Amino acid sequence: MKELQHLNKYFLKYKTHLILGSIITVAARIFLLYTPRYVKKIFIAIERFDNKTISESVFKSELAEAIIWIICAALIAAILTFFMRQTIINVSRYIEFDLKNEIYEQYQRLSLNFYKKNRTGDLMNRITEDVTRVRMYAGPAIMYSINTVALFVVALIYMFKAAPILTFYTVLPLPILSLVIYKLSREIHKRSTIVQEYLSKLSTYTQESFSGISVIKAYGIEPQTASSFNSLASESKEKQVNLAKVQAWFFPMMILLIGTSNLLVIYIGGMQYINGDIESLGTIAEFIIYVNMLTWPVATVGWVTSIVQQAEASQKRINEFLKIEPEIKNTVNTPTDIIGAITFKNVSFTYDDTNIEALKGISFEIKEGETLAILGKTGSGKSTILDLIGRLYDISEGEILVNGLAIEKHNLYNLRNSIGYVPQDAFLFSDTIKNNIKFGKEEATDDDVIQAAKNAQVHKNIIKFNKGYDTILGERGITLSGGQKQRVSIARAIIKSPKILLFDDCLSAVDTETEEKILKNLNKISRGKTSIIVSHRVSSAKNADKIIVLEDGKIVQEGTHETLINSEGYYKHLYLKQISETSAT
Ligand SMILES: Nc1ncnc2c1ncn2[C@@H]1O[C@H](COP(=O)(O)OP(=O)(O)OP(=O)(O)O)[C@@H](O)[C@H]1O
Repeated sequence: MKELQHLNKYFLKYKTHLILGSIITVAARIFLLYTPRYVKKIFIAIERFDNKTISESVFKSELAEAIIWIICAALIAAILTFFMRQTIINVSRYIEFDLKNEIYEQYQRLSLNFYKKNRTGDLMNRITEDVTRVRMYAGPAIMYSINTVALFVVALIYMFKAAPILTFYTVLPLPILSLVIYKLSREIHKRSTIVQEYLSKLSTYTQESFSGISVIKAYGIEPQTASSFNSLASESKEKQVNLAKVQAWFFPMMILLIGTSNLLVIYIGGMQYINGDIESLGTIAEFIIYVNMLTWPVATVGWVTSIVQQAEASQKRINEFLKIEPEIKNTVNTPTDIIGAITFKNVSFTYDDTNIEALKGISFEIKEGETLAILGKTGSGKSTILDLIGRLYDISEGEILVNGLAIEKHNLYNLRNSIGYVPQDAFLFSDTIKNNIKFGKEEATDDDVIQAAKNAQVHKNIIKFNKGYDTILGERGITLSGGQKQRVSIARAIIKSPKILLFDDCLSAVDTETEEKILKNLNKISRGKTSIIVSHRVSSAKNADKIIVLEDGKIVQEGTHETLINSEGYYKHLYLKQISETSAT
């Protein structure tokens, strides 16, 4: 139960609902227990009428009184049971909501490294299935526990008063019932976890084959894909059948144990009646109702125990994530001013997971409003420089200064808000084009969106779609071409009008003519802003105030377009190659 203590703060938050729910539960059980006692009274009235101890009119009025009590008590118990669920089960839904938000907020706080170390499926499971298991503890488990305790205590008091020895024999098989249900619930849980694993394998496989349907069709491997699906589905079916076998034992076991208890009551009760130890046959009828009333709550003891164990395991997995401290910490609460001057002083950086030293002693300086272009072969460390400016990782050696102040001493959110970043792989959400562009600036007007799209040279493409800016992208909508995606992503970055613009090879999928137009627009937009353009093309770099060339994490060339085309090296080589390609086309 140690892990589940995490939920105490939520129980405290909803204490009023819980206390009210508990009172209602106890009251509901008290009313429910009117039935057996009034059934007994009916039996006694029948016996007395049969013995002619009471007249017909007294008999009728006693009968009517008992029936009215039974109906009223059942009605009141039913209404209270409704409110019992409305209070306690609702609390579990509130806690589920709070816990999901807590986990989601934590996910948002955690750094990129966390996402590299944990698989998406695992992150999803903890916020969905694990939370559902915990909810079963916070709601049904608590409700059934209160219910069982309340019913047991009240029923035992009545039963002892009526017939103590019979009570002893009646409750005798109940712990066995509880144990059997506990064992069964555990086995059911074990097998249903396996079933869940297979279901998630099946859905991952299906999802992947749908996403990659064009590749599957192009290679003509539909039969192989279908046969892999078939074997996965048949394994899944076997696990389901295994589960059904254990589940099938649940109710027969309950019926068997209830039957045994009923027989015991009839046998012991009958003997006691014959011996004159109990006054009326009505007591036997009363006890048979008690047995049937107590069976389900007692069975739930086993079920609840298994729910609590599952919830404990799930909360442990949740707590593991909740306890993680983000590697990138914001240490400054007040916003810091960012105007865009960036300095790298002897910066080295190694990725934790791969141990690759991506940057080795990098130093450069960009003044506010300047443009820096970074070129270099693939894997030379260009994107890493951009990630470090956004503080997606903290460096191991050297210093990065923004406005002359160490990057860690800036307010993290302020720093990131001052950056417009266009990644290498443009990621667009399954939403309208407009919302995808506004993502960088929620309060942007339609005119702002259009202007940003015009500057990114994508406006003309967008208005050709039937629904224009309201066109839905992604799975539910249309698929943009690589170049269109890149340009929507550029529009998203420039609409923010940030102090720092980072373009990570984001013009690779557009033709050189469009590239030229975009660069011209960017030139206008980025006036007064600091820009860094990562590229494989000299055409994207030539107008920059400064160009650096990276190789294997080190700066091997540095200068302007003019100086670099006049000195031997990667840049001149690339320039000549690209010029000859352009003139050949
Ligand atoms: N998230 C990461 N985790 C681990 N290693 C990484 C990560 N990102 C990059 N690397 C490694 O760091 C090195 C530099 O990568 P980086 O992405 O900065 O190169 P790049 O110059 O931008 O390449 P490209 O032009 O292909 O985009 C590479 O060897 C790469 O494998």
